[in-house]
Amino acid sequence: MSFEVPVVDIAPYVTGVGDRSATAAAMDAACRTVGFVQVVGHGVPRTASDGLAAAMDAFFGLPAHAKAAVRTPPEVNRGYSPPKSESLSLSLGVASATRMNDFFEAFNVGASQETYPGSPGLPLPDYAPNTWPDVPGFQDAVDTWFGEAARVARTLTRVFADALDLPADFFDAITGHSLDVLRMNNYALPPGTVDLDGELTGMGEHTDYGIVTVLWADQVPGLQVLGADGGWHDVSPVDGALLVNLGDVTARLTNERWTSTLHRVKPPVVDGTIRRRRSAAFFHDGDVDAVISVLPSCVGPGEEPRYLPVTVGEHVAAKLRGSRAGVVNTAAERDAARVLAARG
Ligand SMILES: O=C(O)CCC(=O)C(=O)O
Ligand SMILES: [Fe+2]
Repeated sequence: MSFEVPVVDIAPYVTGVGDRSATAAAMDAACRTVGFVQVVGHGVPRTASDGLAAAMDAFFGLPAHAKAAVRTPPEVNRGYSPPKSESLSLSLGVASATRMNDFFEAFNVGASQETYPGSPGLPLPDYAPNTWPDVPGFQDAVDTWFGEAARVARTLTRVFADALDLPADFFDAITGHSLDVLRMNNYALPPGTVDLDGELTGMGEHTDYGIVTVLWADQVPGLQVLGADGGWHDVSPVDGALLVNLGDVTARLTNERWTSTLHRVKPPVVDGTIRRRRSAAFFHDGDVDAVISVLPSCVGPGEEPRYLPVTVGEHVAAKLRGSRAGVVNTAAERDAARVLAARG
């Protein structure tokens, strides 16, 4: 069965010119069926993604001890995360045989208390300050990308509001001090450091946690998305597109009219070496204290809400306890069942 990630042009929402209703309808169709979208017309200049990629290359190319200097405790979702220190499948309650064995390394930055001066008293560690490595130009390039990705994410929530027939400012009420995190991922291990015969997981299967994720990825294969047919499908972005996927908060809001699609990363091994792959996921999760309840308009006649209300903070914390601290998340039965039903 052929599997395609639909391309949606959001230019009418970025430039103010063009047919917004066609964009919203295309978004609704993509979110109902696949839950992953290739977004074009986003207006992010090529210099911003080139700058991000160069900054990531410079950081991940540092010796291990220099990267370890910007490590943080598991409960602080900032700084460096070395290979095999996380296990994404534990975020949805699936204990993998290779516990804490995802081989990606990552560097995380996020919105801090200072990002939102109008919302005093935001809790730590959710809005923790960033730690920056001593790499010339790194912070500038990453800050530039963070700003562009945040703009795209907020534009997408405007498209979502129209696609779901909600007031245009619906998402503004739950994203005034959104938990936003950029995770830069590097999938590479030096030759000889891994047993290439074992089950190798770049990043274990998971759903993202929040409202929407804006994902920049290079075109090296490895990202796989679980289709409605129960199979895993390779996905890489067309030139200039950003991948966009929905997180659990949106699945909850919409009572799964739109899904938070399961995905994982398995980069190819060529001549006994993992082919290096890079990505950067911007997570737009919503306000830590926003209560997420199923939208009445998404519950059809004779249907029931599939989820109880939860705050964004409670939901994200349970997920992170799984992925970063190794505590199996038992509150994600619906997601875990989907993984176990998948083939391969
Ligand atoms: O590397 C990728 O393409 C996906 C990364 C991802 O799913 C994540 O960081 O949540
Ligand atoms: Fe993800």
